[in-house]
Order: sequence, then structure tokens, then C-alpha cells
Amino acid sequence: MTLYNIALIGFGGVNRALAELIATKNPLWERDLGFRLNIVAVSDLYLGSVISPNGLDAKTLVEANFAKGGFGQLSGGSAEADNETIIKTAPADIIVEATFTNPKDGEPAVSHCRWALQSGKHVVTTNKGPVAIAAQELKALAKANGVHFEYEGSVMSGTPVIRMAEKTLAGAEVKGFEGILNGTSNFVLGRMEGGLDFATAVKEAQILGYAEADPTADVEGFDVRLKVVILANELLGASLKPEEVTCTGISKLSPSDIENAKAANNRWKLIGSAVRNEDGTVTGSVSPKQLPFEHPLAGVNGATNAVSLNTELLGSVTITGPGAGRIETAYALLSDIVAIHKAQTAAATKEAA
Ligand SMILES: NC(=O)c1ccc[n+]([C@@H]2O[C@H](COP(=O)([O-])OP(=O)(O)OC[C@H]3O[C@@H](n4cnc5c(N)ncnc54)[C@H](O)[C@@H]3O)[C@@H](O)[C@H]2O)c1
Ligand SMILES: N[C@@H](CCO)C(=O)O
Repeated sequence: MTLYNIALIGFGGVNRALAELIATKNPLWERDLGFRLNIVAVSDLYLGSVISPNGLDAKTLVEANFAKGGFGQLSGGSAEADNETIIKTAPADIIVEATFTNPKDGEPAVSHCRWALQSGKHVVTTNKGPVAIAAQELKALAKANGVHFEYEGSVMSGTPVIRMAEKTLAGAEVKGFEGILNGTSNFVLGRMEGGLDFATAVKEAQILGYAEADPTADVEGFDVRLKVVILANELLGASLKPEEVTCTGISKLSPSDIENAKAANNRWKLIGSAVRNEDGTVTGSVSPKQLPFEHPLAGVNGATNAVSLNTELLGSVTITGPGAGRIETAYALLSDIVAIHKAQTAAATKEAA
């Protein structure tokens, strides 16, 4: 059995959900996956930071209702979020980065990942900023330091799309993709179709833990734009930057636009897509589209996401599943840790042979 010490950077919905899973599922993971997780540090902008080399009790962390700066009351704690010290000095094998996504330059999460990889620590993250903006640099840094940079949750929450496409569909030759890649906007469109107003629908998505800290990113398409960049760069070998992807969100759609679409047996969906052109360049876009009810993506409702990959050898392959949610996204982090564990175990077995 392997014990992985982990440090949580950001203690909001997703990392709190991971702590919740750790509190109950370690025995199951030990039996079925061959490892346990031990939280040795946490740092959060609001709560402060704490290092405990022997491990913090996950249940207490989740259940204690800490006030602002509350980690300062804990042994080894401070009321300030000293991310750099935590990342560089906590005795962690894996840094779990789940702070706010910054769609402009990915900071400070890019620096968090950089510090971790430079310190020889694996990084797992659901933060789209570092992946869309600095994946090449961070992957190279991971390789140079013999550690992993994993980010399955950065596109469709816990629904596997990156590894599915890269591993299970290897050789199928992905030529392009289109999909619903934002749970909040899809949820909001569905609620508006049911007669709810835009602002109330966005509030509901926030309460359910789907929305970004600033939901503008969801409804203006900036979140989908990052995901289009991540998928295009991973699956189509592109090197797109977010500003190269055209982007229109759903905020300008009025109740009458929604009603008119419905009357024509259509439904609005926010579609993110990318295609490899004949000259080898890749073009990406984000925009609301009216799809006929019978279109495969028209029936994808709520915070569910779906992406259809257009492949040379298999035609269209659609992956669908939860695209947002606290526990669902914490699962993505677990799946990244499973991937690291499998790779480490395989490397150790090879070395021993
Ligand atoms: N919630 C989802 O469904 C979902 C799905 C996929 C990806 N993500 C991504 O995962 C990340 C976390 O999502 P969440 O729902 O937990 O967000 P959240 O807003 O609930 O939590 C973010 C936490 O990070 C903390 N934080 C922000 N900046 C920080 C900094 N510089 N240093 C330390 N702490 C900082 C905040 O105080 C907050 O507690 C985001 O990047 C989000 O885009 C979320
Ligand atoms: N806010 C995002 C979270 C998942 O990346 C969404 O609603 O899809």
C-alpha cells in the first residue's frame, strides 16, 4: 500500500469535496486502488494556511466551520494563505491546485504549478487557466523534474475526455470536435427554456456549485474558450491561445430568442468547437447555436456536458457525462492520482525487473 501526502491549494467546493471523499473512502481506495491519501497541508485565500507533517484529519477539516483566517487557530497554521511556502516546503508528494480559474493569464495558479513541479512534486489540477495558457511549459517542467502534471478535470469535470481520447482512442485520428463544455450555461439555458429569468438561473447554478467564482466566465463563453484551447492543443496538436478562439456567450439571448427557437423545434446550446483545416492549421470557436431537437447535442440537459469527436477511422464518437459539480470534479482529481499511481507502480516494477 502506498501513502500519498497531498497539499490542497484552494479549499473551496472541489478541494473540500476531495477532503470529504478522503474522510470516507481511504479504506476502499487502499483495497481497490492500492493507495491512501493523507492531507499534510492546506492553503486558501480566505481561510489561511496550515502544515501538519503527520496529516490533518479530513473529517475535521470538512466539518469545522472555519471563519476568515480560521486556519490560524490550528497548530502549524497561519491566517494568511502562504501558497509559496506551503507548495515548496510542505512534505507533500502531490499538490492539488483548485483555486479560481483566471481566464486572462492563468495566474496565480500557473505559478503554483511551476513552484510545485520545480520542487519535484506532482501536480493535479481542475484549474483551466494553467492548462490552457501554460500547458507546454508545465509539461516540460514536469518531465524535467520526473513528476506528473495531470488535469483531466479541466475540460469535463469528472467525465473522462482527455485520457479517453489520448489513450483509448489512440490512432483513431481526431480531426475536430464540437460540444457542450460548460455546465452552468447549459443549465441556465434549460432553466430559461422552463420560464426562469437569466439572473435567477445563474444564482441556482452558483448554489449548486457549477459556476465559476465570477460567473461571467460561464455565461460569456470564456470558460468554454479555455476548454476549446485545452482540447485543441491536446487532441489536434494545435498551439492555440485563448485570444485566437472567437467567443460569444449566452448573455445576450433573450427570453423571446429562447421561445422563438422552441416554436421552431430548436434549442439554443453554447457550442465550443475546433477543426483541423486542410492546410494543417486549427480554428476554434465558441458561440450559441440553435440545434434542432433531434440533434444529438440538443438533448444534453442541465450541467451535463457532451463532446463529439470527429475521427478519421471511427467517424463521430460522443462522450457525455457530468460537466460540473463539486464531488464530480473531485473525482477528476482522484482519477489523476490514480493515473500517477499506475505510472509510478509500472516504473517501479520495471526498475525491479
Ligand atoms: N466546481 C466545478 O464544477 C468545477 C468543475 C471543473 C473545474 N473547476 C475548477 O476548479 C477550481 C476550483 O473550483 P471550485 O468550484 O472549488 O471553486 P471555489 O470558488 O468554490 O473555490 C476556490 C477556492 O480557492 C480559494 N482561492 C482562490 N484564489 C486563491 C489563491 N490565490 N490562493 C489560495 N486559495 C485561493 C478561494 O478562497 C476558494 O475557497 C476552479 O479553477 C474551477 O474553475 C470547477
Ligand atoms: N463553471 C464550470 C465548471 C466546470 O469547468 C462549468 O459550469 O462548466
